[in-house]
Amino acid sequence: MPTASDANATTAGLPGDIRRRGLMLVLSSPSGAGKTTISRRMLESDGNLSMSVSVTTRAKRPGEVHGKDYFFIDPTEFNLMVNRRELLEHAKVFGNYYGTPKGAVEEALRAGKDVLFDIDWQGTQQLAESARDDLVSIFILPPGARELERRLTTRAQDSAAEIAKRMAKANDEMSHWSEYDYVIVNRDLDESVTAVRSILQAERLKRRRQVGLSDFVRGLQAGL
Ligand SMILES: Nc1nc2c(ncn2[C@@H]2O[C@H](COP(=O)(O)OP(=O)(O)O)[C@@H](O)[C@H]2O)c(=O)[nH]1
Ligand SMILES: Nc1ncnc2c1ncn2[C@@H]1O[C@H](COP(=O)(O)OP(=O)(O)O)[C@@H](O)[C@H]1O
Repeated sequence: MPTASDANATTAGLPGDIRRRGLMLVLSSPSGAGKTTISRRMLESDGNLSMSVSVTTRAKRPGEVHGKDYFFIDPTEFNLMVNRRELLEHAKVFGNYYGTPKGAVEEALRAGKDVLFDIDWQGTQQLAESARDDLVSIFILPPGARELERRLTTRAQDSAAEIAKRMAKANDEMSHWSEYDYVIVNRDLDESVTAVRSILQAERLKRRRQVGLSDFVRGLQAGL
């Protein structure tokens, strides 16, 4: 993973002309809490944010598009990618395998573009180990257990057995909430999206990410 002082960083996502390295914005939550919905809203309104498209061995859900929601691959191909070290992180979740392809993410960060991830606590731990300075992690909590079950049922994307499996795992997933930089209880969707937007804007302005600041200040001082 290149360092934060990568010379190719650009001004993407910042006012003015200060070069910046891109960041990895991770949303994790128990299944059904709302991370996919929040992600979609974020992508609609932010030109400097792209979604990291994971590989998975899970079966495609109705309406999901290969190459957009996931790259749907078989376990043999998944293991090949792991062995070739083509994945930034990977994990087994609900009996399926998921992972983040390296290439697109590393290219975006170098170009000062931010990347949004919808990954579980295991993947987030791996990114924290390999690229802590690039990582901003947010845990999304549902407002209540019954509301979580209602959302999973209303979403109508999983069988009753699958919903029961995800509810059973929710406790284990939520036990990792304190490992995250930020925590949002997703009561009202608009408020949650506004909160994620605010976190992203603040993180973009962090001094250590604005790798072009010293040039900018020197230019400013030269003009005084
Ligand atoms: N570690 C890791 N987890 C992932 C990745 N992609 C998805 N996940 C997680 O896998 C879990 C199941 O995702 P999915 O099958 O889409 O179900 P959903 O959470 O109900 O939308 C969720 O916790 C996702 O955050 C990935 O690339 N890496
Ligand atoms: N704040 C909210 N209030 C009510 N329903 C919500 C809220 N956020 C998300 N939802 C709904 O809950 C369901 C699960 O959301 P989703 O984004 O698929 O969760 P996840 O990606 O975490 O599994 C979807 O039908 C979504 O429209």
